Amino acid sequence: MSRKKTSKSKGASTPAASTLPSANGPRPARSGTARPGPDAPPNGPLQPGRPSLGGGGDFYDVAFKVMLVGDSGVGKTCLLVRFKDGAFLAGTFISTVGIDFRNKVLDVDGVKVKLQMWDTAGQERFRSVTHAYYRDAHALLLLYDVTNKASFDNIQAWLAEIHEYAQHDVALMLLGNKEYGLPFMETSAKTGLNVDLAFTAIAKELKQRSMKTPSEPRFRLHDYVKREGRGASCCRP
Ligand SMILES: Nc1nc2c(ncn2[C@@H]2O[C@H](COP(=O)(O)OP(=O)(O)OP(=O)(O)O)[C@@H](O)[C@H]2O)c(=O)[nH]1
Ligand SMILES: [Mg+2]
Repeated sequence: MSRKKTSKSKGASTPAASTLPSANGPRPARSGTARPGPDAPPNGPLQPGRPSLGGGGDFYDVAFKVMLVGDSGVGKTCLLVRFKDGAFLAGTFISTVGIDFRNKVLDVDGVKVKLQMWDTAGQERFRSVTHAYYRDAHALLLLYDVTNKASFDNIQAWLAEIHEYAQHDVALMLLGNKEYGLPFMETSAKTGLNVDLAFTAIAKELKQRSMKTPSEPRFRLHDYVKREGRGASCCRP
C-alpha cells in the first residue's frame, strides 16, 4: 500500500477515513512492543475509504484510527479490552510498552465502521514513540482515573501534547475511568448538565427509603443515574 508522508502543518487536517490494512494479522511480537512489528498497520496517512475486507474476514465500509492517551495506570488498556472482548483485565497491572493496537468493526446506522484503536503507553519514557502516532489519528480518547487526582491534573499537559502532535481537527473526548462504586455523573452548574438529575435521583432514593411501598418496584439509584445520566458533556475550563 503506497503511502505518502505528509509533514504535519497546522493547516493540515485529519486524514480522510480509510480502509486500513488489517491489523488483525499476527500481533506484534509482544503486545505493546516499543515499535509494533512489521505486521502493524502503517502509521502513514490513510487511503480514501472503500468497502474492504480486513484480515479476519471482517467487512467494513470505512475505517478510522483512534488513539487512547493518558497517564500510566488510568486504565487505557483495560478500557480497550473491555470494549473489544467484553472482559475486565483484573489482577496485576502490566504496563503497556510503547504502543499496541486492537481492531473492532461496529455497525453505525448500517455503516460498518472499523476502529483501529491504538493503545499508548502512559509512561513518560515512551512518549517519543507515541508522538509519531498522533499525526494521523482521527480521534483521541484522553483518559484520567477518577480515583487519582494527579491523573486529572495532568490532563492539561496531555492537551498540550495533543495540540503539539495531533491534527488541529482531531476528534477529542475526555473519559474519567474507574469509579468508587458510587453512582457517578458529571454536572455543570453553568450549563445545567445533569443538575436536575442529581437532585431528582437523590430525592427518589430518599423517598423510597422512607416511604417503602412493597408493591412499588424497587428504585435503584445506580441504574437510574446510569440510564438517565446525560453523559454527553463537554469540559470547559
Ligand atoms: N477499579 C478499577 N480498576 C481499573 C479500571 N480500569 C483499569 N483498572 C486497573 O488499573 C490498573 C491499570 O490499568 P491499565 O489499563 O493497565 O492502565 P493503562 O492506562 O493501560 O497503563 P499504561 O499501559 O501504563 O499506560 C490495572 O490494575 C487495572 O486492573 C476500572 O475501571 N476500575
Ligand atoms: Mg496500558
